[in-house]
Amino acid sequence: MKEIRIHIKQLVRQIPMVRVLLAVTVGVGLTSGVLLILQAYYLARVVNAVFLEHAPLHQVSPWLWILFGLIITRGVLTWLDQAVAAHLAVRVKTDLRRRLIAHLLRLGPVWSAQEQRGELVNTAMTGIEQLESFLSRYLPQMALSALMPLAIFGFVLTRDSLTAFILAVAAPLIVFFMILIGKAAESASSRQWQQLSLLAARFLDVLEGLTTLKIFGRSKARAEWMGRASEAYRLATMRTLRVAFLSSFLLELFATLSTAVVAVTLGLRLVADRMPFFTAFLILLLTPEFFQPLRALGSEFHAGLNGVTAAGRIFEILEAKSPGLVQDGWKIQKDMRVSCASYNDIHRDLQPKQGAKREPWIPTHHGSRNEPFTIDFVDVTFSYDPGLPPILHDINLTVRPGETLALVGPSGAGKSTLLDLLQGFLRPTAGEILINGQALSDWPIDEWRRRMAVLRQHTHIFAGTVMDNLRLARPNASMEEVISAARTAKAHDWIVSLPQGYNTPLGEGGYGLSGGQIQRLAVARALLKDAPLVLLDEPTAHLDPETESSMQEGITRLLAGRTVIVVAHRLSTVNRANRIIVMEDGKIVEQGSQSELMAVQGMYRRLRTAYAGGEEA
Ligand SMILES: Nc1ncnc2c1ncn2[C@@H]1O[C@H](COP(=O)(O)OP(=O)(O)OP(=O)(O)O)[C@@H](O)[C@H]1O
Repeated sequence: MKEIRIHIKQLVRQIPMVRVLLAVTVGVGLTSGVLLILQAYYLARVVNAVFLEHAPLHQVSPWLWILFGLIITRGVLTWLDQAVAAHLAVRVKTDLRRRLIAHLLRLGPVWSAQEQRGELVNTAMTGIEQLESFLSRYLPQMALSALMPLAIFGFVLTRDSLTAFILAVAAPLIVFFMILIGKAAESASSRQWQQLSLLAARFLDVLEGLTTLKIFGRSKARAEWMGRASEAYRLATMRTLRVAFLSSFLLELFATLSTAVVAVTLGLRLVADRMPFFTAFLILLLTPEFFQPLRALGSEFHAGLNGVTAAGRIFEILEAKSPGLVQDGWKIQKDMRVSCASYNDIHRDLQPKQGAKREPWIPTHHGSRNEPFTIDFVDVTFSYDPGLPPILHDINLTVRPGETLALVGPSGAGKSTLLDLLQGFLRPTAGEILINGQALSDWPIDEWRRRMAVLRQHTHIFAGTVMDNLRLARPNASMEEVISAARTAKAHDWIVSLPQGYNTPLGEGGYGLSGGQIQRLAVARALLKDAPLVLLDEPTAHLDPETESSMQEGITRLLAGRTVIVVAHRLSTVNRANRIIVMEDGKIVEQGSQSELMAVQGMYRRLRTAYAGGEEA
């Protein structure tokens, strides 16, 4: 119950629409409560007049009309309440999903790589769906459960203090049991959610690793592993349902018993002539209505709890801090179409609205996109976790405009981490990265990233056409520019040989393309971006020598006249560098030109001997 309160507060804070939802629900709930009392009052009057006082129709007909009006108004109000709640809940859900996806994008690749992606998908999709029933059904019912009984209790108190006393004893008992059961249900529901997330994460893992599983003949064993997760989810669901049924049962029992006690006390006083029929009948009509909202709350309990549990995880993600630099003042303006066919849609959504201010960042002068810049790493230390030893120690490095720098070093030396820091996916634990003397943390990070093209060993191809994937680098590139980049990257010929040329749809992750074709698209994409800084993490390292050499022209064109930082695994790459930085255990242990480094009996010489041996082999 405490969790529910916390999450409602968070929802109200994060999404102002929830306040409207609550205000409408409470307003309608209160009005409905007053109308219900009036309805019972006039019904009791009619019954009293007709059956005890034998009143003719014309005498009771005004009351009948009022009664009719009240019933209709209550019906309309209930419909209105449900319609408004459902409408607002859908808007809240859409808004929350938009925020969640925007925040996930802001958190960046390093953060999401540390999470279970299946679980994230589950939260963004199923979790938010479950929140809808919490908002449209459970929350309104909760407000009604607090207000309706209170209104009825207030009225009964003015008519019969004994019944008021019975209600005053029964209601807290019911609430007490609900709190007690609520605590058990919360942990059952949280467990159920964890199991569902685990199932989703395992399923995605199995799908992505299907080839590996087949090669090692482990797909059957994995299917059993999935089966165990599925069974654990079933058990967790059954446990939650048991608690939900128990809560419904106890609510029903208490409500029925309390109504029966009220009926008996009323009946006894009626027989003893100590109470007029009208009052007894009116109170008897109102007593079940006193318990009704609580009973309804019991039946919405399960849906509500699932929503609350999902909300917990959603807020956890929304409050997560990015390990890297994020762009302030940029908003995703529209609902993110997660399943959009064209990646350009996402790109467009990420643009600030026309005329929208990009606050709060007020830039000092960052120069034009193609203006030369010097990069300085000043005493940069980095640790993934404050409790763990640093991955990079006191890195001091200057990269001058137009320079080609090769990063070499054994696996785990920290080369990729250095590139991640430069891209702003991570921020230094100590020290600073300066661009033309200005701290990178003061840059609008998107502005900085616009100045760099990155080629990695593995390129991601999005579901969409070849053109969509190429224009990812520059959405407004003309057809001629795209074709020219593709020609230079030696991708044009095979693209036009595809059934629909540049409009051929590509599978998610580049399904149906060879490694060489994917990397050619990556080079074309980078050429199209035309950025002054190029970061390379050996994009051709896993390709055969023939494909690699056919891509050389494109890569050479890409690097010409630009500042280049390359993580080098090959001698040919190292040979092209103006300067070589040798890293070991997160430190720069040597740096200089090829000949300078070969002149000393150091790490580079040892690595080069090993490289040469490897390449000869
Ligand atoms: N997300 C992470 N959390 C914790 N440690 C990490 C994370 N990513 C990398 N590391 C650790 O940081 C160290 C440096 O890794 P990094 O990938 O930068 O090395 P590298 O020199 O690029 O290696 P390689 O040449 O094999 O790619 C390694 O010890 C690695 O285990």
